[in-house]
Amino acid sequence: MSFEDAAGAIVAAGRRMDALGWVPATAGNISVRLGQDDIAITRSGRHKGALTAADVMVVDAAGQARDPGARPSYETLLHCGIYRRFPDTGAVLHGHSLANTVLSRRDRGPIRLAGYELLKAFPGGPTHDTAVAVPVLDNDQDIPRLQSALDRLWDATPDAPPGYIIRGHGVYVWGASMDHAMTRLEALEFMLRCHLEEERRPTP
Ligand SMILES: CSC[C@@H](O)[C@@H](O)C(=O)COP(=O)(O)O
Ligand SMILES: [Zn+2]
Repeated sequence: MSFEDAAGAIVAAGRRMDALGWVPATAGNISVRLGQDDIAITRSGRHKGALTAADVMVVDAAGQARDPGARPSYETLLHCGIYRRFPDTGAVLHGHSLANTVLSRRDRGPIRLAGYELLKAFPGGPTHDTAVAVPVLDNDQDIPRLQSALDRLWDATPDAPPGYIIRGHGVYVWGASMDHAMTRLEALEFMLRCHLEEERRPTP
């Protein structure tokens, strides 16, 4: 994919996430794989609802900026970790929604979503009659250490879903293309909102 196309997809995704309230302040980061070794990713500290192509830059697979003067997302290594582990990934989305923040601050283990129609957006067959356990990791400002924890988790659970939550921080979701990743993010956020709502008003 060309840089221009990737930047356009990232700008559009940022607007959508902002419209849905998932990237308050300068939260969130977004990337698209450009080829075997290059990733287009948001620069650090930009508002994701007001991105232009100038807010997108290129890093290599190890997270090094192609332009050494440019500062990519603080969490670039988490994007690199996903592309490295799941080579079919074409786009990665990270947002801070109210639902993923509140639920992960309270739940200790993975967040189990079962019986939702929108589970069809996740791997596991075209049925709602399934469950997805979304991993929750402790937040850590040491991003290489956080990525090591993820690698240990993925080693132990090779069938982990294409997403995880960092406690009290936000969610990462990925897919083969930006559309695919966005579909999964929207599905996951909807189910998390339902989960939160049910906890506040338990079904009789
Ligand atoms: C608004 S603070 C949020 C950041 O600490 C971080 O979690 C985040 O999502 C955005 O960081 P960024 O470096 O702009 O990609
Ligand atoms: Zn974040």
